[in-house]
Amino acid sequence: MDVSLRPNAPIDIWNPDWNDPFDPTVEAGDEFAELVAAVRAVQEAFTRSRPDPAAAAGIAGTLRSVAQRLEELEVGEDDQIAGHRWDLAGRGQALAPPLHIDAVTETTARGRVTVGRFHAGRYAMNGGVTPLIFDEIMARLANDSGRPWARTAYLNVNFRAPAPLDVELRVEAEYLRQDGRKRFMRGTMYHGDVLVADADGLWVELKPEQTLNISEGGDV
Ligand SMILES: CCCCCCCCCCCCCC(=O)SCCNC(=O)CCNC(=O)[C@H](O)C(C)(C)COP(=O)(O)OP(=O)(O)OC[C@H]1O[C@@H](n2cnc3c(N)ncnc32)[C@H](O)[C@@H]1OP(=O)(O)O
Repeated sequence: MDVSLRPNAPIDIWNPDWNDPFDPTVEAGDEFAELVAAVRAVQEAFTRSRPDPAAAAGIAGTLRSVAQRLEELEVGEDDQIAGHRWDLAGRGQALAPPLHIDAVTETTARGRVTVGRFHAGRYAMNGGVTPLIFDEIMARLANDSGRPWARTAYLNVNFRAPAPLDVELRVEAEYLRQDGRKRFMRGTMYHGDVLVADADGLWVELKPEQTLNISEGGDV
């Protein structure tokens, strides 16, 4: 993964090693992983805090200077690291719930996620976060095993029980069937033996004239 440590190095959106089991440890010297962890720590600590006005003003100033420093390092979307580190939870995208994908086969994917108050509604996972997690693991399976690119057409989520915070949840995806360009997927999320949510999704394979980069002429 040293490619992501070199400034301005091109980064493949698709890592051929992405089927490797996820290694939850942050390797020594993996500065980008440390940075993602730090951003996540800020998000969680901010959510849990109640700063007085003076503290809020001081912290805002500090964060503004951090943002300014990062803006100086801006690159195009294909070259950014966030979202492209397949070995990191949530692909290194700090907003995304930290989903660890443990295994992907041709027809199944398995992962786990623990969310804190940053991703909470009220004392449980926010109802918008659950679909984010399903979209991540189901899209990953839909696009695995050399299949051509497909985008989410629909994702229907059933919330069966409140998903607790600060405990590990198990997330699974299953490739149900294919019908032409349509790929039908199912997802489940468990806390222990309790099914907290399930989802049905359709991914539709992109036609040659549809590109992933819609700002460069794709008609999707
Ligand atoms: C980003 C997360 C990444 C996670 C990691 C994994 C890597 C991912 C990498 C990133 C990847 C990027 C991931 C993202 O960014 S996913 C981002 C969210 N998704 C989108 O932005 C997709 C927006 N929609 C579209 O682009 C088009 O509508 C698509 C391409 C989906 C289909 O439009 P298209 O014009 O091409 O298709 P068609 O109209 O000829 O229809 C074809 C067939 O499909 C059936 N149909 C269509 N829609 C629905 C529906 N809603 N319910 C039921 N059925 C539906 C339709 O009836 C027909 O069936 P049939 O008549 O043939 O039987």
